[in-house]
Amino acid sequence: MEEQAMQDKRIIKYGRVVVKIGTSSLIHPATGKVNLQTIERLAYTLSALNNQGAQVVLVSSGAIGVGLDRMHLTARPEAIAQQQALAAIGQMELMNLYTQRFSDYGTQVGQLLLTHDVFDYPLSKQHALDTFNALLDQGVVPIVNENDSVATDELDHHTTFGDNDQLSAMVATLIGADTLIVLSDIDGLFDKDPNKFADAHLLHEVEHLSASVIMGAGGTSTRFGTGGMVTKLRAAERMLAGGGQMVLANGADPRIVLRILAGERLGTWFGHRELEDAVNGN
Ligand SMILES: Nc1ncnc2c1ncn2[C@@H]1O[C@H](COP(=O)(O)OP(=O)(O)O)[C@@H](O)[C@H]1O
Ligand SMILES: N[C@@H](CCC(=O)OP(=O)(O)O)C(=O)O
Repeated sequence: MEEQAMQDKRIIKYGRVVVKIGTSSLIHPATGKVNLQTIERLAYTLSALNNQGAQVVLVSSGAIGVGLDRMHLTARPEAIAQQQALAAIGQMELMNLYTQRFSDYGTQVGQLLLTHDVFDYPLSKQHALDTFNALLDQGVVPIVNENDSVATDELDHHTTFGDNDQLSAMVATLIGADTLIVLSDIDGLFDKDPNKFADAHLLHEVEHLSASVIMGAGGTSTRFGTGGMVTKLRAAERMLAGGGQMVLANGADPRIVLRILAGERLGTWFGHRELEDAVNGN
C-alpha cells in the first residue's frame, strides 16, 4: 500500500524553482482587497523552501489590483497611463506586504521589475541573470513583476496589460529552473472553461499542446486576471520547449507548492513523461 503510494508520487527534481501567482489569487474577488492570508502563506511556503536550500523566485502579479484598491476604484481604467499609474502605486504596496511577511520568517527579498526587451538584448539579459544569481546565491528570494509603469512594448497593451505567465516561463528558462509552478484561481487546466461549461473536466497531465487542448483554453472570466488560460499555455509551451516542466494549480492556499514539490499529483502537470521516467529510473 505504502509502496503503491510512493509509486503514485511524482518525483520533481528542483534546485531552482519559479512560482508565479496571479492577481485573481491575490485579490478577494468580492471586495477587491488584498488577500492577506494568501500573501502570508506564500511567504511561509517560499521561506520554508528557501530554508531547505532550494533557490526560489516569486513572480507576482497584483500591482494594478492593489493599486485599484488603494485608489478606491472598482474597475480597471481604460487609459494605459492610468493603469501604469495604478501599477506604480500598487507595486510599492504589494512589496511592502511581501517584505513584512517574508521578514517574519527571516527571509530577505529583492525586487526585479522586468520588461520583455530585457530578454531581447543579450547584454541586458546577461545582467538580469547575474542579478538573479547574486541574489539566489545569497539566499535572497527575488520577487519579479513586469515593469508595468514604463513597459510600452508588451504583448497586447490595448486589451490586456502585460503577461506574467509568459514572463515567469522566461525567467525560469533564464535562470535554469526545471520547474515552474503557476498558481491561479482554478484547480488546473480543464478541457474547456469550467466557468462556462458545467461538464468541463480537469486535465491531470499534458505532454504536448494539441489543438484540442489549445482550443479549450479561454480568456479570463475574473475581474482582476488578465490572460486566462491562453497565456498559461504559452508559458507551458516555453517550459516544454526548454525540457522543463510546469504545474498549474490552485493558489487558494499557496502551501500547495510544498505538496506539489513533495510529489503529490495536484493540478495539471505539463512535462515530458520520458524525463519523469528517467528520473524515476524506469
Ligand atoms: N480551459 C480552461 N481551464 C481552466 N480555466 C480556464 C480555461 N479557459 C479559461 N479559463 C479561465 O482562466 C482563469 C484563470 O486565468 P486568470 O484569470 O488570468 O488568472 P490569473 O490572475 O491567476 O493569471 C480561470 O479562472 C478561468 O475562468
Ligand atoms: N503586471 C500586472 C499583472 C499582469 C498579469 O499577467 O496578471 P495576471 O494574469 O493576474 O497574472 C500587475 O502586477 O498588475
